[in-house]
Amino acid sequence: MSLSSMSMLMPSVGIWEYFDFARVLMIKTANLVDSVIDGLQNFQSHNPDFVATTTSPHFIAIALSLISCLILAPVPEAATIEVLFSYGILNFVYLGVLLMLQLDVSIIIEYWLLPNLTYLATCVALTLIRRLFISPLRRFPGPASASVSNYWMAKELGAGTFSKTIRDLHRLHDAPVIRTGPNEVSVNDAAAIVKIYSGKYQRGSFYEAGKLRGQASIRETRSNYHHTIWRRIWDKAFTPGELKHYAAQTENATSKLVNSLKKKGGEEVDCTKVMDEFALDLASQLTYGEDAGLQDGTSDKTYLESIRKYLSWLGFYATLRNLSQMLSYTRDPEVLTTYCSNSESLLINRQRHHPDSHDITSHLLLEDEESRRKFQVPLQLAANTNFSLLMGTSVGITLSQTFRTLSLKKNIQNKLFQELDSHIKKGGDLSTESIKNLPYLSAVINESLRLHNPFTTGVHAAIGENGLDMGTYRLPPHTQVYVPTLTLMTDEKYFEKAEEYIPERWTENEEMVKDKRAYIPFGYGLHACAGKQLAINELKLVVARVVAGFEVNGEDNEMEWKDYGMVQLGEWKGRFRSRK
Ligand code: HEM
Repeated sequence: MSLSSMSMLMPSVGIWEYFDFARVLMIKTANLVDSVIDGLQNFQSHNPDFVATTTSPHFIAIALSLISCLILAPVPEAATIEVLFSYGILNFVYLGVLLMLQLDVSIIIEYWLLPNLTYLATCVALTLIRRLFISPLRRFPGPASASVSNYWMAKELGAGTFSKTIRDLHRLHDAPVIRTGPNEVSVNDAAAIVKIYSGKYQRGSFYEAGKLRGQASIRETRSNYHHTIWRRIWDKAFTPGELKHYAAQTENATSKLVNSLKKKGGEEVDCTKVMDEFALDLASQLTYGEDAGLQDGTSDKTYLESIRKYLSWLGFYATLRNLSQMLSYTRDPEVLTTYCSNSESLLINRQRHHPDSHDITSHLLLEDEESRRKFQVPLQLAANTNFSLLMGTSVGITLSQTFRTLSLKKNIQNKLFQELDSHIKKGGDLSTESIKNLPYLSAVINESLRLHNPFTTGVHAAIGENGLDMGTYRLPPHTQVYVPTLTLMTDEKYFEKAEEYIPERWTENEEMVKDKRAYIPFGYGLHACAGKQLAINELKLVVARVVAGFEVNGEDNEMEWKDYGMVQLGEWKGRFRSRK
């Protein structure tokens, strides 16, 4: 049967319509293969030995893998789906041609299956050789497994050990740059911050996986165009007028917290749980106009657990960019839907029951005055309100760690209490406005944000077209990079007695901060925290009211913590005994 008559037999409706392109390609390729075979036979009769080697299917597969690797190597972030699709369609066409030629199964195995395996094995080998021996990043120290695959980093992030491991590696090698992935480095250098995160820098590929149900929040978007518009919308939610409004709600919520601690009468409480629930309820109140019902037990008890699971899952997949790209074409995994469903029901509730509520969502619903654009409802809006809630919970992490530290460092707790006490005696009250300039309280919060920061891993960016030249080291264009916050903010180069909690470094002992550039608790540049002032107000208010009202004591055990992009704390039992 001729090729053209075979093609006539193929149905031209239904599923075959999708393969029309492939069908035409197959016919053309088959004709071409026919004529190439003719030509080769002719050539072979004149050069039998040479032809035997170079026309071997394995030789061709190796040559093709070399070409593919040469083409793909300079592409900064090759799109996995496109690469796989091209490979799949070419293979499909090739297999189709072999089938059309009605070849034996053994020939198909010899000419299709085995060369494919050779092709893939060669690609893997070439990639490993490039990553280990040719990449300009090979000069930087780091675990060997990290230079060949992102799996090393994914494993660390998924297990919550990432930022501690990175800190240990920087210390072990005493190096500002550590290679933590085939194309990824950690840069512990205060001087590099301004260069990496200046202007409209490109966000790292790490954020791609953070898209919830296909939509990114302001932090995850890698489009500077969208970010500029979205940031204007977000900033409207944090004007001084709005902050006053949130302050009143934060004061109410804190009074409730103080009352519930009073009721415990100095008994042991799981401080981590108390602060996590408080922070999530407050974040929900400020985002959706009603609390999440965690403290009064009316909400889903698994809410906090679903956040923890989601962050661990995200940490793992965000690092495996290829895998996360493929996952975006499959059904949302349960860990994601469970995480989203809690805050989505809060959003739906808000829209249904208090659409006029004056909260962060009310701003996110408005359009940007300059571009006349707004968040698309519901998914884009949900991704952003969800993010607001997540950021709100981060305050609880800093609070728990601060109370533990104050319980261990009685001199600091007493000094803070005395400042608050004399403030009250002078006629001051414990409102957000009244305590905002208390120097020792501010110093305590600064020190907590340095040592007890909820975001210890660092912000991921991609180096631009010109690379980054820091004099003593150079990063090539398109390197994925991050400044590891924990390592940086606990580095003796930048802070004297860096591991110690010493609020006085922010007051009378300023020389203990050797380089202020290394203090970036809220990030740096374009994407720096939009809710910074709100977070500081919340932290100051809760710490002031709790320390003014209670003597904080607790277990002297190591507090376990993991970081999945955002820190998650283990249990810490504290006692809050009323001062009187
Ligand atoms: C202790 C508390 C907090 C800390 C340490 C903190 C820190 C940070 C950091 C490090 C970033 C990332 C910067 C980057 O990716 O370049 C960030 C982003 C952000 N934070 Fe906070 N944050 C806190 C609380 C809050 C709160 C309560 C809100 C209020 C909703 C908030 C809103 C945001 C927003 C909207 C962004 C994204 C900014 C952007 O991409 O343009 N944060 N924050």
